Amino acid sequence: MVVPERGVDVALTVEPGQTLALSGANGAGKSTVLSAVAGWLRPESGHARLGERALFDEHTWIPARRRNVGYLTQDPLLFPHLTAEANVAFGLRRAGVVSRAQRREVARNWLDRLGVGHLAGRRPHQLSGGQAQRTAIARVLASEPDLVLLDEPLAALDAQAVPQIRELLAEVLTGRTTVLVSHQAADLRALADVITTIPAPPPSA
Ligand SMILES: Nc1ncnc2c1ncn2[C@@H]1O[C@H](COP(=O)(O)OP(=O)(O)OP(=O)(O)O)[C@@H](O)[C@H]1O
Repeated sequence: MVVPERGVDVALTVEPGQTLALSGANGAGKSTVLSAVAGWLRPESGHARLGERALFDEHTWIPARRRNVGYLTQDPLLFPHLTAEANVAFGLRRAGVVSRAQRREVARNWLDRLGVGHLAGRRPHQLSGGQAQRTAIARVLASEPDLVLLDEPLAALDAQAVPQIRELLAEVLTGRTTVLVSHQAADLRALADVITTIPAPPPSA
């Protein structure tokens, strides 16, 4: 894909069930690639395919809400007026979970899996950074996306919280097709099957 205004011109493939890690200098375009795959930004040219489905190409633009791609941004925002459970349940209606009780149950199970089930009734301002990040990860995975995009999922966390959440991520990402952005060697070792470095654009770009 090519996003000339951001100096991005890359070609990447991730095999089903694997985690591809993107590394590279600040400003190289890692977040831009994730935004385009998620459907938040339209590249000037290029294409992306998820299995047999075109996400975008010269003729096609599938909107973000219909891609079934889970995207954890660098600074994921939980809805401040909703509880942790409601935050996780939020996207499940669109993901086809029709019954409210079932949405609650799925959300609860994911919060449990991420170790924050006991905080399901709290609102985001009542959660620590690590607890909020666990909730945000649960929200991304609960809708069983075909592709998971994670932009620096551990970068904003207290150093003490990192190893445990990294281990959890390694567990929940097993078998899921994932593109991960990280600068941390320990994250790449623990989470990546393949690592690709996006070259920095020339200084004039
Ligand atoms: N919202 C935006 N509007 C315009 N330009 C942007 C925007 N976000 C990023 N850019 C530019 O696009 C280029 C690629 O940025 P991007 O955030 O994709 O890089 P990155 O590799 O994710 O960097 P980092 O490691 O610092 O997060 C940079 O030159 C950046 O200044």
